[in-house]
Amino acid sequence: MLAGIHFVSPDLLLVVRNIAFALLLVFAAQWLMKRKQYIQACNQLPGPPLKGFSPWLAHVEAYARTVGTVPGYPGIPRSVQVIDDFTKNWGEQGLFRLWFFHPYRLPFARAAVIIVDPYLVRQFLTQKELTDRIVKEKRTYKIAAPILGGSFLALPDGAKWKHQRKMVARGFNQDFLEFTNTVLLELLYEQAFPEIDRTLEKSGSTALNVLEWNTRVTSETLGKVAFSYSFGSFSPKELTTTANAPSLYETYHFILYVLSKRTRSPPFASMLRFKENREFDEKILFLDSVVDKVMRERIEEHRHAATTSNGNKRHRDLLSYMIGDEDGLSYHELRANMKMFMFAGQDTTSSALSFAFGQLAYDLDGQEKLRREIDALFDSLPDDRQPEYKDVMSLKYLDAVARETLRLYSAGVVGRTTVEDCVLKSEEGKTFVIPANVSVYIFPFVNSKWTNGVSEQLHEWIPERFMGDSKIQEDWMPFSVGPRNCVGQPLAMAEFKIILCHMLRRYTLKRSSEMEEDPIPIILMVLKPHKMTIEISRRN
Ligand code: HEM
Repeated sequence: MLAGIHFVSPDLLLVVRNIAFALLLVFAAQWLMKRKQYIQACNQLPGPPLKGFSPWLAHVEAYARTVGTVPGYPGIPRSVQVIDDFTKNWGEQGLFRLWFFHPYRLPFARAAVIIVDPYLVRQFLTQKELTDRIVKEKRTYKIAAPILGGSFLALPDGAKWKHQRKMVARGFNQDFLEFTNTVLLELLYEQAFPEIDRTLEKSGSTALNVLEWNTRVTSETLGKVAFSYSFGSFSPKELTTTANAPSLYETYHFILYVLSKRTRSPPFASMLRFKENREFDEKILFLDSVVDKVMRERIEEHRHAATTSNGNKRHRDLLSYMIGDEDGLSYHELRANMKMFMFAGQDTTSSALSFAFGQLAYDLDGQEKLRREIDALFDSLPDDRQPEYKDVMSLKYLDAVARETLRLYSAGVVGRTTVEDCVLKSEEGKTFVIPANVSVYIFPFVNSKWTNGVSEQLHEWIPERFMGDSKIQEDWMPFSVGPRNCVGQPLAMAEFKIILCHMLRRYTLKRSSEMEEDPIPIILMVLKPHKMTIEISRRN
């Protein structure tokens, strides 16, 4: 080989080297040209100029620094205020562009588009020619891989996602929702309410951290309806506790906090062996061990039931649907989906419930109106019978309260990356071209407040707006729209209504001195109240 090189003339080597260098220059020039075109195309979209912003930090980060962080959460900016302020100033046309990474950092320049007009959101998420041009937002899902990786929520559209979604979707049927009602009645009256009563008696204090209480109720419900498993969230000693993970609630809270911080740090930061990262890894390992334990027990039970029940198989919890018969999911897929459900299915609903408790603690007239409807239902039932699922679902004002709460405080955030140019057209006929390789974010809690000149006091809590026909119903999309909308919506709505119904039947809610005048919504992967402690007292 070396001898071969020896015989190549030095002139030829020089020519080869020069050609390689020239090719490199051509590629670099083409690449830079493409980046320039990308920046120009993104700048065609409405959005703030970069003047006045730090050349390194660009809009999002630089502006976040001006609004500060959420009290008690170092590293977490008041993102909701950032989004609201940008929307107020730049959202008039229905969408706007921000720079994540400054165009001066040419190789890394990266734009984000926020779509605020519900009309454009529907187009973007439902029209096939557009949904074919987008994928789930790459960076966020990569960061969230420790809890979402391998689940169908994180999978790209395709046969694998479709199959898993179909298996899960058939689980959310009438029978399952009635089962949820039964599970909740038992949980509330045998564990969750007695615990409140004991606390009220013992401490003399009437303040309840409803965010924590609701999360324990929703995670316990999810454990039962999805996997027929009790996490023991209301036992004196939670079954899932260890020295490093005092409770499932705290474990999740910490994991979501760290993941949210990681969305704002460079990718390598999560690999450094800081105390926080080590603790994060330990908690993920702990969650994995809980999931494995539940899975082994439940799969064994399922097999046993299948062989001993003369073909009369149990199809009650979600896992049974996913285990399936011939078309069931592999152990790996089941495990990933179960872990994902523990994230997607509890914090979201408990956040909505906590905002509703908070709103009703302020709006005492609304609370009384809702209680009258609930009391009338209980009074109409014979022999102290508890309401069934369909009874609770028939309550009109309760439905309006659920919808209004989710309109203002939808927990879910939708993130996509464009893989090709996407053309959107507003109702007024204005055309927007979102170039390929842009992160697109949709915050349902912003869409439903975007007025487009309509003055409907959209920032205010008015459940009555959902009692009649209104355009607002059309623009209501807290569970997103299109093929990737929330598959768990029926469960979320059922839990929300059943818990609120029984809560108001038994207790009254009032503002507490610890309550923030305007609850600060905080984004820890999902939107939730920063703090929600309210006064609670037993009705006579
Ligand atoms: C109030 C409560 C809830 C809200 C506001 C909510 C909101 C959302 C939103 C906005 C999405 C779309 C995300 C995206 O497109 O990137 C979504 C997806 C999803 N949600 Fe929910 N959710 C709630 C409760 C639940 C519950 C209770 C479950 C299950 C037990 C659940 C399971 C899922 C799953 C699996 C997906 C992914 C669907 C897919 O990609 O095909 N969610 N949710």
